Amino acid sequence: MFSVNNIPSTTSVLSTYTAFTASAMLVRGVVGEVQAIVSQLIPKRIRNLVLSKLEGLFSNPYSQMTLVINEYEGYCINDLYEASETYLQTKISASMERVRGFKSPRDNKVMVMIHKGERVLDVHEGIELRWEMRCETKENSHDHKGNQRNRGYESRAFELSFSNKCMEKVTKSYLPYVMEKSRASKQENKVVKLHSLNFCREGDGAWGSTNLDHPATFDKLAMDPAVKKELIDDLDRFVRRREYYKRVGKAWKRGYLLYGPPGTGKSSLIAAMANYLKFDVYDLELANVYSNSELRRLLVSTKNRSMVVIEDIDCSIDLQNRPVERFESFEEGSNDKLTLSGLLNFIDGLWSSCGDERIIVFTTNHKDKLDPALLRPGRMDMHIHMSYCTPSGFRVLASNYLCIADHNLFDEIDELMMQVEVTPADVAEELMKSEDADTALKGLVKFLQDKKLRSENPDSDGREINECGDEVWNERVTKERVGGIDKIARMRKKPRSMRNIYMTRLLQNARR
Ligand SMILES: Nc1ncnc2c1ncn2[C@@H]1O[C@H](COP(=O)(O)OP(=O)(O)OP(=O)(O)O)[C@@H](O)[C@H]1O
Ligand SMILES: [Mg+2]
Repeated sequence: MFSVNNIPSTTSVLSTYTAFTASAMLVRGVVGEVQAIVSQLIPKRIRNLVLSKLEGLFSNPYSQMTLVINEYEGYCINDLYEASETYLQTKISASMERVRGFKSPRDNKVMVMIHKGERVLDVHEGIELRWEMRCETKENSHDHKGNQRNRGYESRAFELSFSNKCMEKVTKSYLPYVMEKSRASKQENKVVKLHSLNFCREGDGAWGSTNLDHPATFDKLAMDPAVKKELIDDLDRFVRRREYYKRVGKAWKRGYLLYGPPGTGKSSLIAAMANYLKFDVYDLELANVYSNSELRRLLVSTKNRSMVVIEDIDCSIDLQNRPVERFESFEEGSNDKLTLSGLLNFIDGLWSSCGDERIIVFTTNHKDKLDPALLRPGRMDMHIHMSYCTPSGFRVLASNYLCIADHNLFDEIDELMMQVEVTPADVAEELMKSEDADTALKGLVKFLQDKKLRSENPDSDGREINECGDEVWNERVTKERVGGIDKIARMRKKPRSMRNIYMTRLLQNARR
């Protein structure tokens, strides 16, 4: 929306304008001189007022154009206003007299923004631009009987003034530049959010969010270095390929399947990916979604530049034969039940066609149990195997937990690691037991030796015994003895410390 100051209407006005321009150039010099003198003597607010009056009197009235950027257009928030506000945060300078400070309850950073009435001067490709923030308070409005019709509110806008000759440059080059700069600045300061499903009494889920606050990063992850590099390159390529996806007519989305035993870092890898890309995470627990239409609603309400994560895809839902408990209004025989094909539809197109830069991640402990339809080429673009700890993975963990790069026990540990299967989570737990590297590493050697002994003498029929003599959680044993994939799925959701208690209870019940 443009508001142009005094548009010339006739040719006679134009000739007056030419004469006026020449004199205006002369007078501009005078204004410059006055400007220099008053800036020494007069307070800034009065100075601005005087100068704007002088400019108004002497400068060419037809040369300035003002672009008004309202915060709202109708009920719709104006993206350009938001971008301008973010962009102008980067232009706050010591010469301003008033700025606004803001901190949201959840974020740690304080933001400083331009205050109403303040001006910012900017130069882009030789064009001089002047920003000003306008703020107008609208009073409550009443009808003729005195009843309140509308509540009062503050209407905010930015006014961007520049020479009207530069209008095309401003709209085609400067404003896209402002948008891009604001996007980059938002991205840099972005706090990654974790969205999970909340449920209201009627049963419909809605996303609720908290800060992700997960410290995982790629360099802290113990995983095959070649796979790590391949994944980082893949993510980099994905985010810079906006035009490529458009050109080839493909939805801008990417799917990753992370598979491997419990405790090998699948969830940590998801957090590392989110922190690396600064993408929000939507943790979609399919066990709580009961119909294709609900799934559609939930996925459509996710934002761009986000990751939808479905953990334990093999056992979090039995897509075909699941009792419908939650919806009282759910009609028997309704064909809206959540189905595998419903889910695949979203992965393939429906969901991706309504958003940009989406990533979907599935995790599983049992790739072999997944429906082949999920594994079909093109559906999950990259399959990443998270496996037991290797000597190189152990080096990463030793550096994370003990801040050491070498030790005389490393060779022995490397050798044991090649002989027994131990997860990075187990190693991490051992390394956390002492801050003293010698003590922690000796504990790890003992742990590995015990594990090796047990694997060579399977008299405990696969049970694992911890140092207190308790049976500890072991997925294979639990499944054999207790059966029921649901119980295992539920156990996976518990913290590791709770799993052992559950395991002991389940095994006791199974023996009775
Ligand atoms: N590859 C790894 N690198 C660094 N730390 C790891 C790794 N794997 C596991 N850990 C440590 O173990 C903890 C548990 O790992 P995580 O929850 O990521 O495993 P998971 O594969 O998702 O397990 P599950 O299949 O049970 O969900 C992590 O918080 C982290 O401290
Ligand atoms: Mg996990």
